[in-house]
Amino acid sequence: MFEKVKEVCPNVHEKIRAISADLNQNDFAISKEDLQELLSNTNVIFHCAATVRFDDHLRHAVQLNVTATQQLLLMASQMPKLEAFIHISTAYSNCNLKHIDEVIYPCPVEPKKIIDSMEWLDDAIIDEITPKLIGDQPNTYTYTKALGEVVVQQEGGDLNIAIVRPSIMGATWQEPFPGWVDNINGPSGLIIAAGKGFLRSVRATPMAVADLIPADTVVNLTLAVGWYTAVHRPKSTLVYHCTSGNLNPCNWGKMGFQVLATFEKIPFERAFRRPNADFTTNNISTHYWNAVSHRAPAIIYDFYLRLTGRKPRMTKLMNRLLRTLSMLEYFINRSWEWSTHNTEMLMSELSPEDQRVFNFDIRQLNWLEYIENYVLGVKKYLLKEDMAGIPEAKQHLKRLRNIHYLFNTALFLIVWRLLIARSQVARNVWFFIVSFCYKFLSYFRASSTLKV
Ligand SMILES: CCCCCCCCCCCCCCCCCCCCCCCCCC(=O)SCCNC(=O)CCNC(=O)[C@H](O)C(C)(C)COP(=O)(O)OP(=O)(O)OC[C@H]1O[C@@H](n2cnc3c(N)ncnc32)[C@H](O)[C@@H]1OP(=O)(O)O
Ligand SMILES: NC(=O)C1=CN([C@@H]2O[C@H](COP(=O)(O)OP(=O)(O)OC[C@H]3O[C@@H](n4cnc5c(N)ncnc54)[C@H](OP(=O)(O)O)[C@@H]3O)[C@@H](O)[C@H]2O)C=CC1
Repeated sequence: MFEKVKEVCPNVHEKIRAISADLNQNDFAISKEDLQELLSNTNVIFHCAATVRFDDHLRHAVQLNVTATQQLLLMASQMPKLEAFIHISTAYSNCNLKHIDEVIYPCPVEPKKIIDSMEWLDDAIIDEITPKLIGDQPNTYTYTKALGEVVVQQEGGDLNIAIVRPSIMGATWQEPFPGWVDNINGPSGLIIAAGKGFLRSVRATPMAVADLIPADTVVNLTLAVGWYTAVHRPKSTLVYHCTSGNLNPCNWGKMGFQVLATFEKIPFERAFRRPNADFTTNNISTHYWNAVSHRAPAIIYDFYLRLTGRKPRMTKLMNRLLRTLSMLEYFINRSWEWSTHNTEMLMSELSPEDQRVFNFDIRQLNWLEYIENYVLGVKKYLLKEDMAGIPEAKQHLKRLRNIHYLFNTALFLIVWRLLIARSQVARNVWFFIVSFCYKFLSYFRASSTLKV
């Protein structure tokens, strides 16, 4: 990841100093000396830290995504040299709307009230009121990210603030090289599950827009926003959508197809089954395929593990995968429209050279190439698999295919044998097929003897 920057700038490590901080603590538990240095020398803040878990407890999500943002703004207001405060939110902070503009939307309950109530309500009551509080938001993550934006607006004071809202972040497109990824969030986890053969079906709308955005595009836009906010000092807080859907749309169908096609060329090692997944679009087919393609093979495999004296683990893993799928479903069965006027304005403000260096023009992205590099990146950087292992991985898939055929044939024969034993109709059909084959073979033999 850092090889390229080390080549360009060998003393890069001297320019960076990591500071330990914990958003759960007062003053973030930053040491006195570090705090002093931050207060007197900071020029730009990029506030990225957050909890991104969809299932986080509301108290924790509020602490990290709302209260900590409030405290950071307070700290920022004591920094005399601060030029810009860039807050990273998410394009889904208002996913209860279909069309989302680059504005901060009000929340039904004021963030301050939510922060206060988290201090005295106990966990059981919070659990009970969470669904009512989050309303038509899908989870505590998007809900608290929306609250965080309102806090930024209300408590930003005189600071120069901007908000960047990326959609679903994926592997890098160009920098430092294509396909880098270190995170199993979003599509990466599902790519692993599909490539290893665990994931067989996903409840998704193939025509819905897959609003992925490469991580380096988000970084480039964020840096450019930092520059624009510090130099041009817009009068109000500008929101920038970092999304792909309205400029270069790709849908889940095309993405899933390309992911599967890439597995043919670049298979993952030691797959559980051959990668072969499909989309389901209604409840009945989802339940059916979950039972047949996810739960049943897991139970059979765990039975085999037990028989061979090993600890069963597949059912647990499968349950976890199904839970993850159920949490992602909301996002892969809907499309949103995000306006990108501010992002386009920013692009036009950059010099041609800066447009090249800080490229965030998503129209230039070739999805098929990007997805192939993404799958390759998942294999190399997440699964840490060696490219030299590809021939062996292909051999393994061939073996799995043969086992699959063998299993299907055996299953067919058993079912057929049972049918013949119990049903006169099945016996008649069987007799008809056998006698037909016999006659066909006799005719074939007779005609070949005549020719000789
Ligand atoms: C026609 C063809 C058809 C073909 C069809 C076929 C398809 C074929 C292919 C399919 C591809 C195409 C479709 C793609 C669809 C994608 C949808 C994406 C939508 C995303 C929307 C996002 C919108 C919002 C955007 C934002 O703004 S969102 C910000 C992003 N937020 C998220 O995306 C969080 C979500 N997830 C969670 O909220 C938690 O994941 C949760 C779910 C609670 C589970 O939670 P849990 O089960 O606990 O599992 P984990 O905690 O995840 O961990 C699990 C274990 O992995 C470990 N591990 C974590 N890292 C790493 C790491 N590097 N390296 C190694 N290990 C790691 C961790 O240690 C733990 O190991 P362990 O400790 O067990 O040993
Ligand atoms: N991934 C995505 O698809 C999208 C992400 N975003 C936003 O981008 C930002 C980064 O997300 P992403 O990189 O995906 O998520 P990660 O979980 O990888 O990053 C979250 C960051 O927050 C830090 N952090 C978490 N808890 C604490 C804490 N208690 N104290 C101090 N630091 C903490 C983590 O530090 P450490 O590494 O030390 O744990 C980590 O650096 C978030 O604001 C998220 O909302 C927006 C849209 C899409």
